[in-house]
Amino acid sequence: MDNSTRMPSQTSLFQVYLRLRPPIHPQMPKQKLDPWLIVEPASPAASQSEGPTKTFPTHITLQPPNDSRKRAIERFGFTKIFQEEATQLDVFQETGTADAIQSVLQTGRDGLVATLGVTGSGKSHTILGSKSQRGLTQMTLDVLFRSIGEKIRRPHHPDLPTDTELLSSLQVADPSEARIQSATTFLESVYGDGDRARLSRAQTPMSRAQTPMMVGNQTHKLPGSFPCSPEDYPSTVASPLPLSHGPNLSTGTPSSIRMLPSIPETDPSPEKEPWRIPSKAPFLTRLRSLRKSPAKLQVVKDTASHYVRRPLLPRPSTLPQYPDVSPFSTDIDPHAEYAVLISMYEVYNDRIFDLLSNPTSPNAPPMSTRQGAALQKGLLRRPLLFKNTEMSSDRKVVAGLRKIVCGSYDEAMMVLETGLTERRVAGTGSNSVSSRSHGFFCIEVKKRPQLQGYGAPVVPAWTGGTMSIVDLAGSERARNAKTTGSTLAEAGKINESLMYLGQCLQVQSDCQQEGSKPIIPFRQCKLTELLFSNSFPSSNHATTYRSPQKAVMIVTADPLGDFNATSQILRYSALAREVTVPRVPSVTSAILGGGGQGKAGQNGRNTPQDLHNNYFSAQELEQATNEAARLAEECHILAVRLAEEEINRTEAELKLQAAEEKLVDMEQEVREECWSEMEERMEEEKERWRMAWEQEKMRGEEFIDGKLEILEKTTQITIHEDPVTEARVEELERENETLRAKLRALEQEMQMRSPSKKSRVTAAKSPVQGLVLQETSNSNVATNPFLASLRLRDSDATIKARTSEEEFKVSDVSPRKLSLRSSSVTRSAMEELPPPPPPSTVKKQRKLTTRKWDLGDP
Ligand SMILES: Nc1ncnc2c1ncn2[C@@H]1O[C@H](COP(=O)(O)OP(=O)(O)OP(=O)(O)O)[C@@H](O)[C@H]1O
Repeated sequence: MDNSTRMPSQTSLFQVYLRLRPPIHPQMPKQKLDPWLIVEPASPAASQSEGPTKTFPTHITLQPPNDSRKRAIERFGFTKIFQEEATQLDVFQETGTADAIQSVLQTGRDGLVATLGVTGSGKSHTILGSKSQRGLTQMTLDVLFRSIGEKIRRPHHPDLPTDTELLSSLQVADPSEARIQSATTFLESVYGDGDRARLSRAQTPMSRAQTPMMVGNQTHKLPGSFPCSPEDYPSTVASPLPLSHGPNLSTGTPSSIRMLPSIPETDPSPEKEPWRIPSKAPFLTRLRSLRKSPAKLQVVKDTASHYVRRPLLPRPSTLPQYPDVSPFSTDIDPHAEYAVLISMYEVYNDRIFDLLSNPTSPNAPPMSTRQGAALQKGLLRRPLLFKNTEMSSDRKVVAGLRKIVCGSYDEAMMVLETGLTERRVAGTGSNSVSSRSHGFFCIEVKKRPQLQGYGAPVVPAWTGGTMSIVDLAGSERARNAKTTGSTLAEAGKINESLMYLGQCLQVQSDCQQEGSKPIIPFRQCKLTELLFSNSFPSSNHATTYRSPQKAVMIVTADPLGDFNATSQILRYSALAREVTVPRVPSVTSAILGGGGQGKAGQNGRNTPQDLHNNYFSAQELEQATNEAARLAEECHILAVRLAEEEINRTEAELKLQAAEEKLVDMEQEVREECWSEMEERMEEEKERWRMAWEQEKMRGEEFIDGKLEILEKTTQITIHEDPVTEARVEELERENETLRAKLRALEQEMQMRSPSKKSRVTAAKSPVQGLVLQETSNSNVATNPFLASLRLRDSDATIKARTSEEEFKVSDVSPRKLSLRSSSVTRSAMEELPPPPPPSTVKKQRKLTTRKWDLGDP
């Protein structure tokens, strides 16, 4: 294949570079001997243009690992390929990141650098570096602040009050409804309060791993250690550099290339680390207490070595200072002033979350509570919208981000480190510190003409561009990564978004090869929208024209990693692709070139030459040859088809895998939905039961009320009846008394008339006694003979008494038992007596009393 015809176009939306990761364990003999990724040497033309020392190849060949199937060999073209020994500086320099920074500074054109690859292939290493090497983000920040130098406007200065004009003017010029804050205020809000620092999700692992192996001539060092002598630096650093312990204090920017002191971590004495940020008391007090307490620092060191985040203020001097990027400083407008704003966000499950909006507040609930735990997980973080705003009608922006105005590289580093502690990372089977979200680190450079004096009438507005550096989450196969549960669901989302990104890149690559204008389907997910929406010139001509961003995609690959996953990524990201099907050795050539010399072989079989010599004519041989050629051709066609099928199969397998992961995702969603529906139904059912119970209760109460009413009525009757009865009793008693008085008068009269009848009258003197006897007689007379005789005597006396002129009999003092036989008295008494209470009322009363007792029982 001719390289020149297949070289990727320089006008693509993304320049695509390939970076190969060095092996973690240097000895891997089998795979080393049998590599499936072969880098083609750089073409002579490229070598010439690059100069004698640095040449970068542009093509690789993927040779499927040896198995029984004859799979197609694929060849991919990239803008440049960085082999295993390429340094961070090589990548920074050769990907044109420095040029992109220059464009941002000078023309305000946006720049974007992103990494794409299988999990563990070195994306985060490239973007964020490791504990000993800086990544593209840190190098970009360093170049920016070095280039701007004294022209930087900072909101806080050690000797001056807060520059509120700067913050308010930046706020006014911001089109994204951002919340602009100074770095000092932001850092104070995060680290000023120990409790808040603890509440942040700072206990999750760091987003960067330690470098397992230095490439090139770097020595292998212990994790977390720093190069401490000039020999530790690679040959790209030409000469020993002057030592400096930190940035220039007056400006806050580094005055020279900084090399770390030899023992910065174990001996953090103030003299050796004189850096400070232009800030006020609480922040510095905390910092000083940190320095005074080696124990605390030891804790920091220990936790860091276990990938546990430090809830303490990051110290720029302990962060890697290598590689040195001082040669890349660029010219700026000397009559302008600049401001640098940093914002960070992540795309997680297709939603955008601010990494600098500390979700915790001083009143946050403790971690032990459910709400506190939810807070830690970041569940309460509010997703942001990617939308058009009033000031950005032609271009979508992430609205509502927190943007931090940084006055120096050190401030920017502390903000970056703080934001990284909020990023989602997790340990998987493929990578111990795997990014679970797509991280976007945006550096906005604002510029405006410098005011020539305080009398200037109009303050010019800020303009500028943004340099975005993106660390994408890696695609992964669930089987390899051994992910489960929510991590598996995350992987599903990651793979889905990367699939959409792959589609966009593939469209770009196809259009490049066909020479047509690409229509990129970038609105399928947040990730592709964020990456591609700035790739096109401004659509609104009424506003100022904006050039499309300068975009670079660095594809990372591990040549000793998973062939299928890597080939899939390369297939859609490469700018050029070619498939070659391995040819089956031709039968014809075998026959014609047969080496037999007319003798049967040792196994007793004849060679074709023997047959030709002995049995076949030339014509027959010709026919056989033609037939063999035809069959060979057929075989070849079949082999091509088979290879195509193999590729299709691999693609289908990957799609299936993506679908499976999506299915897992969907299953989880469905489960959650079912659960919530069930909960809803349970609630409804509970409510229904509660209502029914209420109704039943009301009915019961009504019933009781009814009963009580009846009871009350009957009680009223009784109450009404009693006074009447008593009145009657009194009346009858009075009558009784009257009668007794009459009786006594009669007795006296009788005594006066006939003394012989005295004894008889005496016998009848006590009618009450007689009455008592008569009363008891009813019940006892039958059983008691004494009472029976008494009764006889009494009845005799009564009979005798009847013989008097007025004969009467009182049978009882009780109104009920009182019976007056005297015709006159009986008549009048009967007339005056109320009718006796019907027996049923008493009975009913007794019954009700019983019922009342029944109802009273709950
Ligand atoms: N060029 C390199 N030189 C030295 N070490 C490297 C290089 N690239 C990657 N590594 C190391 O490989 C390991 C995995 O790298 P890294 O975490 O950057 O992978 P990743 O692609 O970001 O993975 P993920 O997508 O899961 O986040 C780390 O230990 C990292 O330091």
